[in-house]
This record gives sequence, C-alpha cells and structure tokens, in this order.
Amino acid sequence: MSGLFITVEGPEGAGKTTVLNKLGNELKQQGLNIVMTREPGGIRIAEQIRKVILDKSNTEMDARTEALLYAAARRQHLIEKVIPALNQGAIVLCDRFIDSSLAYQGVARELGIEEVFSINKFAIQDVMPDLTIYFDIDVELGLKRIEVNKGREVNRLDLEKMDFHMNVRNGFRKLLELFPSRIYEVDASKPLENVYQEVKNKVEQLIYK
Ligand SMILES: Nc1ncnc2c1ncn2[C@@H]1O[C@H](COP(=O)(O)OP(=O)(O)OP(=O)(O)O)[C@@H](O)[C@H]1O
Ligand SMILES: Cc1cn([C@H]2C[C@H](O)[C@@H](COP(=O)(O)O)O2)c(=O)[nH]c1=O
Repeated sequence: MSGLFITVEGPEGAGKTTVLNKLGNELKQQGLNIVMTREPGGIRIAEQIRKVILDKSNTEMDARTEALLYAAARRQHLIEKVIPALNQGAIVLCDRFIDSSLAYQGVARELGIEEVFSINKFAIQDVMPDLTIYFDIDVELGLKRIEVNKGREVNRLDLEKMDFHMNVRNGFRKLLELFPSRIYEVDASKPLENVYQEVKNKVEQLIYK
C-alpha cells in the first residue's frame, strides 16, 4: 500500500467533519489524490449498518452487538474502499476509525480496550492509520455545538447520558497515552480557523516529508 491513511477522532461536536471536509477540498486543489470517507459508512453496506446502529428506536441493542456491528461496517469499508484507494496511492481522510470503537465501546460501554481491539484485529488485520488527529473538547461544549447545528442528525449515541460522553473523552485521552506516536492531539475548543491551520500543518508535514 503506497498511500496515506489519516483518521480524525474525538467526542461529539468536536469539529472533525468540518475540518476534514475543508482540508480534503484544499488538498484536492493542490492536485493530490484525496479520498474523503467516514465510519460507520462510506459505502453502501456500511451505510446500511450505520442506520441500524444509530437508529434511535434500537434502544435494546446489546453493547457487544454494537461493537460487532461497528467492526463489521469497518471491515467492509476497508476492503471495498480504503485499501483499494491506498493501493492506488491516494491519501484517505477518514472521519472516525478503530479509536472510536476503543473509546465508545471499549471505555464508555465498559467492554474493555483489549477486548474491543481484539475483535477489531479480526476486522482490520494489520491496517492501522499512519496518522490520527484527535480533536479534544469539553463534552458540554461539543454537545452544545451540535445542538445549535439543526441540520445534523441526532442519533442513538448522541442521546446517551453526560457520563457516557465524559467516559468517551476519557477513553480517547487514554488512547493518547497508549499510542503517542500515532495520535496527535489538537485543542478543538479553539476558533475553527486555528484548529484548521494546526491540522493542515500536521497533515502536510506527513504528506510532504
Ligand atoms: N472550532 C470550532 N468553533 C466553533 N464551532 C465549530 C468549530 N468547529 C466546528 N464547529 C461547528 O460545530 C458543529 C459540529 O461540527 P462537526 O459536525 O464538524 O463536528 P463533529 O466532530 O464531526 O461531530 P460528530 O462526530 O458529533 O458528528 C458544526 O455546526 C460546526 O460548524
Ligand atoms: C466509528 C464508530 C463510531 N461510533 C459512534 C460515534 C458517533 O456517536 C457515531 C457516529 O456518528 P458521526 O456523526 O458520524 O460521528 O457512532 C462508535 O461508537 N464506535 C465506532 O467505532
């Protein structure tokens, strides 16, 4: 695989999608081969799995079922979209990946980071991101941002209690300690332009190194 696999991660409303879209468009204008995608989703089957996972009426979903569905969506997305793009030398910018499973299902759902990593190893084999940008934000501020954004879908996980979201953030902070060379932290509470410039600098360092 000759391309670059870059993921963005963080709690709800941190600004990942906004920054990723802006960055992808700018890098495309530089003439680079950019593939922008998201998890869960990005391809037909994974978008269907996304609907099942995030449907607000699926309140009875078991935590392990949830973890397995995310891993299944990840597998199909990787095989159908990410790996072929990387093989063609593309830079793949992906909104969420395995770290979301480790933080949301591993820590916030209390399944354990190791357990969730092990089912994901089956799904991804050895494909890990070259770089992960972690958008750190106070949970209340992030949730306020998405509340104001009326056009955005409100999904089953958004509706979780404040404690759950706090644990998600704690989970991501733990991952920063576990994977310091892969995960780069940005302070996502800063104004959008500052966050964007910092992310762009970091990504360009990797692309043009
Ligand atoms: N740095 C920022 N300062 C203020 N508002 C921001 C900033 N970044 C993004 N926003 C706004 O916050 C809202 C949420 O942003 P966005 O959808 O990009 O977050 P996200 O991390 O992708 O959220 P989620 O994972 O919950 O979908 C949007 O309305 C966006 O315009
Ligand atoms: C990949 C992944 C995602 N999640 C959660 C995180 C969010 O609550 C939703 C996705 O919604 P977004 O608007 O696209 O961010 O799913 C998760 O719990 N585990 C995962 O592996």
